[in-house]
Amino acid sequence: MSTSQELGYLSAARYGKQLVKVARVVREGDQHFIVEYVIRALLEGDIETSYTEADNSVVVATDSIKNTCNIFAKTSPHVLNAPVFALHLGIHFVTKYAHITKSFIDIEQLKWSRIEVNGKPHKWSFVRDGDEKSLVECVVDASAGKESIKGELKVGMKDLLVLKTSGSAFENFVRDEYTTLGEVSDRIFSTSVSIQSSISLPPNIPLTIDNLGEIAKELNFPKLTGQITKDVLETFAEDESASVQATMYITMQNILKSCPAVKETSMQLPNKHYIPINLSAFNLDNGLGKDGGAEVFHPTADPSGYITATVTRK
Ligand SMILES: O=c1[nH]c(=O)c2[nH]c(=O)[nH]c2[nH]1
Repeated sequence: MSTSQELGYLSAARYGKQLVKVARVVREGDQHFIVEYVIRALLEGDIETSYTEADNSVVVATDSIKNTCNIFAKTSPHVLNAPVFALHLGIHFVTKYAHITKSFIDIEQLKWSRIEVNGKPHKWSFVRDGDEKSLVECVVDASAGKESIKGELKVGMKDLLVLKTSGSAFENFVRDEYTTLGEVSDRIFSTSVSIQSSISLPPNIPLTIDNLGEIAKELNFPKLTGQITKDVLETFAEDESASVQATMYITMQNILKSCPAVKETSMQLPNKHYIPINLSAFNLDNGLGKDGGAEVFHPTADPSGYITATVTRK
């Protein structure tokens, strides 16, 4: 029920279902494939009255949104290709419902890698060989009309845990009365990589469900995401890191170099500190000096540094 004396107006509204967990098996003869997704599907459009006038006639129930995710997991020819599957779902919501003008589809993909037996990929057995999740963030915008749909697509990952025991320094930072940290030319660097890259969708291919196969072929997402992961890991390993900031910047430059479809990349890196333990009370030298060489560390969960940046193609 609305009150006669409203002091505010509805300035933003978006709703849908999150944590829609679905796994899909695809069988090609006895060669099986599996994806496991956690989906968030949110909608915008002419839905104000559902908030302001208790008018549910404009509400596509979040239960129906969840059902749509499950139905598409069964019927979409793109279900194994998360970015294209997200576009498929996103285009569906804005074309199926006249009053829905924008959809926001986020997919987190859990890792199932094929098990190798005697050096041969097994037909239907998989292993969770890493905590990292592949991410897709997709916005489908039909607010300029259902015939001229625009899309924004980001691919990325999170929870990719890495550590190097050398090739990382941190020196020449601000020293003042608040500083206790010593300079180090050699330290452990560990972080959990979160990264999102914005992808240019092919400008010459209208964003329709019928064109998704062509878009998938042009962008080759498995190759693209594989290249981004390779750039992240190889830059982390190879860079003589002056800081988390400097290494993440080089990583994002390398991605722009190797992936022409990437317009922009953002990263968020916690600096998971490994603190050398002072063992001098036990007459043990644990290499606490500036040049590193410590062998025993206290891995600290918190606090952690938290370094973020975005690099945009010129
Ligand atoms: O790579 C680093 N960047 C910082 O900004 C910072 N601050 C800090 O205490 N250690 C580090 N390391």
